[in-house]
Amino acid sequence: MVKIGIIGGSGVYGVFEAKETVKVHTPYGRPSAPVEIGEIEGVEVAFIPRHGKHHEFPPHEVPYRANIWALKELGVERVIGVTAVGSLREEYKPGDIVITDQFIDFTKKRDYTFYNGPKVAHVSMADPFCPEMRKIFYETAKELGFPVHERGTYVCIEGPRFSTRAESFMFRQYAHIIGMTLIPEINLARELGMCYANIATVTDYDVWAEKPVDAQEVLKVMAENNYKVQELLKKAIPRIPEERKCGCADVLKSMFV
Ligand SMILES: CSC[C@H]1O[C@H](OP(=O)(O)O)[C@H](O)[C@@H]1O
Ligand SMILES: Nc1ncnc2[nH]cnc12
Repeated sequence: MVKIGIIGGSGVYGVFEAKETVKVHTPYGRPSAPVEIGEIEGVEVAFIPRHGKHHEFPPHEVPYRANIWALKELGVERVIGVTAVGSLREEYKPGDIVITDQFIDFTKKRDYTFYNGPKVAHVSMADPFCPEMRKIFYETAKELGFPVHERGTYVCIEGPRFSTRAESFMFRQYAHIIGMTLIPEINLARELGMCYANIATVTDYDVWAEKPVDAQEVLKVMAENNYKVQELLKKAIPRIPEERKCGCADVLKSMFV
């Protein structure tokens, strides 16, 4: 069974050559694209392009529930979300990698849960990212000589528009990076007892800085830095232990009322 799933974001391509493509139907519809199964350094991995094969799903329309459900159905226990983010701080520079450790949710109308009743769940989110995977990704990125931040708070906005300057100045007081897709991907993975780690690549200084961000710039910088994500995945994935000792699945014990 494939135990590791990657959800690739804007500008992430060629993570591996697919050996098999699986069309999964879920109670929440189809995932963004058929799930590709392949190997990274001998480890079996499933891959879903978050925005679809041709970037046809904007961030507020990504079928997040179907994506996570499909990975779970295939046996995935650990999800790696790859994202492009704007920087809210001078020291988080374009091209840097961030191993996100917290988030603030500024989205507005997404499907946040698998439990809309009659089964009710309140999942713990105090420390939502998998500590085992975070450590491996941080140490591996350092070893590879990539500029990497061990921590970062990701503010997730609804999109698809970028922020106003006033919003950006506000977010900057509480968070380090900004994007549109972490939520509800991480919530949903956690509700199914899966581990979640986020590898964020900084693509721009958000609009608090001199030059307002645009989508073309994000895609260009992401393409330029795609090799870092690929190298990192290649070296780090074989280091992820098969057996989980992180406790991420323990939330299942206490989340139902
Ligand atoms: C292409 S500009 C904005 C777009 O880029 C990021 O995508 P992802 O997180 O999937 O890499 C951002 O969240 C927006 O969806
Ligand atoms: N500045 C920004 N704001 C929101 N999402 C982004 N994705 C990449 N850069 C971004």
